Amino acid sequence: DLLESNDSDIPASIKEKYTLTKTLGRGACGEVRLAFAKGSCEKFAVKIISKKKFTTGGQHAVNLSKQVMSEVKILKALKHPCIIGIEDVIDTKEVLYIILELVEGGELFDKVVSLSQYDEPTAKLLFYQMVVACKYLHDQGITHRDLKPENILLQSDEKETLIKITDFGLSKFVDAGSLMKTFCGTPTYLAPEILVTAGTGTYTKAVDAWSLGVILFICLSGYPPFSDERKEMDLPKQIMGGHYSFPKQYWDGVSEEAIDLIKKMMTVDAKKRITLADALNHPWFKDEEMMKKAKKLMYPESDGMVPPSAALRSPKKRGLENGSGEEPDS
Ligand SMILES: c1ccc2c(c1)[nH]c1[nH]cn[n+]12
Repeated sequence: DLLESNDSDIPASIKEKYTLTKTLGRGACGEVRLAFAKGSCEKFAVKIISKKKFTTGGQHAVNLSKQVMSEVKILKALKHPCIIGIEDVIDTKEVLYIILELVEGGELFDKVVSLSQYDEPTAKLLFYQMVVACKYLHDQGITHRDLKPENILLQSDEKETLIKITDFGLSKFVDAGSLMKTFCGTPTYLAPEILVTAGTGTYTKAVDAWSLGVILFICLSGYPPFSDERKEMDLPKQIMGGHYSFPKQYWDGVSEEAIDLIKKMMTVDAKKRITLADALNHPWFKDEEMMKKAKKLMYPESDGMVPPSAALRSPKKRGLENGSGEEPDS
């Protein structure tokens, strides 16, 4: 269709390395197409970002692309099993091509819709990965800013699968216009402080904890905590006031711990909101079964290995440890 970037304007720098085929999806920043690397035939997802959307004027394009490139260098250095890998970036005058890891399980969003809602154990397994992945981004100094089920991809069609967070970090380049886009879109996942400061405030990592809380709410209930169906109160007001609830007919089967974690993540006051580090220590995640499954999904090569036991430790060190030097009780 007309919107399709017709293949004649794909630069040689891409064409010599990749064959672009069908469109996988269309995001806010541009479209994502399936690509095959020439030679290896390895499959990738290519995010095509037209810079026009990013720049307010001509000259900005130059230094903006320098910024984007330095940011992309940081993103390329990221390596985590639950973060979509960036293979390559090809920057041209008009368009930025980001070659990304391909996953075949589609978006969490579509899965929640098709399942209507997740059973709690599966929701816990997937959500644990999201928190671990987002904490990794925070530890690398990156705030996602736009966490939503559309940006959480699934590695496979299995219910218990690896999740992959995508579209992180780049959103900081959206100029005022796109900040307006943030306000144009439905703020379903938007943290209250972004609405209160009307976007002028400084983003902190806490915004990601809020969005994750909204995602968990949806995974466990199948519907969003705030909706614009409510006539008496518009969406921003519901969010800024933290006007959400857990009606029995949808939440009866959900554990108190899960609801407690949602409340701690969806705390309006960003300063009082739970951090991701503390979220990982929440009682809801104290679940051997889930942790074992998560570890197996994230680090399959480690599957079946057992941690070294004390007995394997060198005698010298052991002597020091318990002083007497006799065999420690195994
Ligand atoms: C960013 C946006 C969409 C993506 C993606 C990276 N990787 C992948 N695999 C299937 N869709 N898709």
